[in-house]
Amino acid sequence: MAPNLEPFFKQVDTLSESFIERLRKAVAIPSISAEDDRRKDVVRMGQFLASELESLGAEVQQRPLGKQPGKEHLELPPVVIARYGSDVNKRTILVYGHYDVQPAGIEDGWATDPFKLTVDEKGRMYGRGSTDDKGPVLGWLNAIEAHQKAGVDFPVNLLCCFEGMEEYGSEGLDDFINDEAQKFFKDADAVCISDNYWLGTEKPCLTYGLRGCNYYSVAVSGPGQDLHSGVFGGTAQEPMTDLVRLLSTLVNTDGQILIPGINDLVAPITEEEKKLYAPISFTMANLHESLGSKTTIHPDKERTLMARWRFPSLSIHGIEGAFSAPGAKTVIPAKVTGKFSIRTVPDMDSATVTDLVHRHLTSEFAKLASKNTLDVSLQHDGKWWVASPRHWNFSAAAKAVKEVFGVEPDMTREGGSIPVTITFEQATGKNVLLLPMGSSTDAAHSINEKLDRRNYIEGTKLLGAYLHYVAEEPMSE
Ligand SMILES: C[C@H](N)C(=O)N[C@@H](Cc1c[nH]cn1)C(=O)O
Ligand SMILES: [Zn+2]
Ligand SMILES: [Zn+2]
Repeated sequence: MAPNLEPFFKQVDTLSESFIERLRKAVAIPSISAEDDRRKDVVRMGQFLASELESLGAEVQQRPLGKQPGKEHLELPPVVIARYGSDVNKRTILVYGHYDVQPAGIEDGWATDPFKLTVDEKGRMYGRGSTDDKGPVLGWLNAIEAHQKAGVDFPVNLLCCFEGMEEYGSEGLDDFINDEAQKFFKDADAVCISDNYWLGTEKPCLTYGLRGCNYYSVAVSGPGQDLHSGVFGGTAQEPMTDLVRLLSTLVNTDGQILIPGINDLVAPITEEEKKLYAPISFTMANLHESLGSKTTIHPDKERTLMARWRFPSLSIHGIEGAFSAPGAKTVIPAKVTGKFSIRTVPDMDSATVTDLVHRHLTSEFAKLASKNTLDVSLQHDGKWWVASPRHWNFSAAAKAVKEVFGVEPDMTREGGSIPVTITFEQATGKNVLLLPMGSSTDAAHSINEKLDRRNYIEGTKLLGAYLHYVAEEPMSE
């Protein structure tokens, strides 16, 4: 029998303003994991989550992860783990999310202060972390509160695992999950992660695959310090000149990776797989809308979705040490470090990819016959993941989508990466479902990141409804 979700849904609507206040408080904490001097704010954000969970009656622990590898002066932020309910007659669902965010500054071009939640007349709630991943994490807390205030029995036991280093490669978390799989997480019957996005703006989706991410630094250094280009230009070999030439050998304008051997690692397309793309509700217009331009590589939806989901891509992110401010500083930087990443897919092996990257950059650098010094390193890697969506965890979520949004969800893969997904799957041996809250226009990682009020409030209903359907779903697989 379908659960009666009306009292819970009504309560979510009643509490919607206080849920937005909760998000406002969370966005105000600049928990940027990549910036050392923001580490105290990441820790503060973990404390905020822990205290919100405690006030909802959950048993909470903040577990230390030790020193940050390579930056031993810094403690990693704690993992916030919590248990809400311990009824042996109920299923136990483990939910994961992250409370750290990508860097953001008004000088990057934000229209509003990135750490002040700003809601416009269309209900777009702007702020760093609103969609990635503070809104979805708070969605679980909101669902607990709405059950309590509506007097509706919470349908499952909930285990939470919220980390503070996801945007920096989930440092330290794999070992923690493996250690706790048969301890704190041992009762989990299934896992749910809300940390990705719908394909468009109207139709929810359930996600069964992710690309992996190998993140590299390529440093070129020469002079002992930055130089005056009038005094030294034409007399010293310049690191930036070498680096720009190296970066240009990685990828072309149409996104083809130029590193020999990389594309040979990709699993061939099967006939069965080709049929998956046509029924997906996605148009090139959707892509143009979320991109904010028509500068797309592929002409049609099938090739675009394949490029995002099942082929690797290489993106060049920036150059540390380079002059990048407005104005016309005539400097020769002494050391510049290019940052690029490769999104990986089945069957790419991380160590093989790294070996090919090293060989390629070393050989291209040799061709320059430069007296400068090259240093290539892997900053972090996270594996791709593809699972079976034929599991009660997915059928429960599909019913919840139908109940809240009135449509059948699309079954999607995600171009982004959530490195711990496969760790949860392997360590617990349980099915993992990705159940996104945000939409394709949310601009995660970009300027003007936002979460629509509708996605947050209906998304809170979705997370709660999923827990009810999961409680009732018969076992399969
Ligand atoms: C999809 C998820 N919300 C996300 O943004 N993941 C990051 C993970 C990552 C990998 N390296 C650094 N961060 C992403 O896909 O970039
Ligand atoms: Zn992210
Ligand atoms: Zn995220």
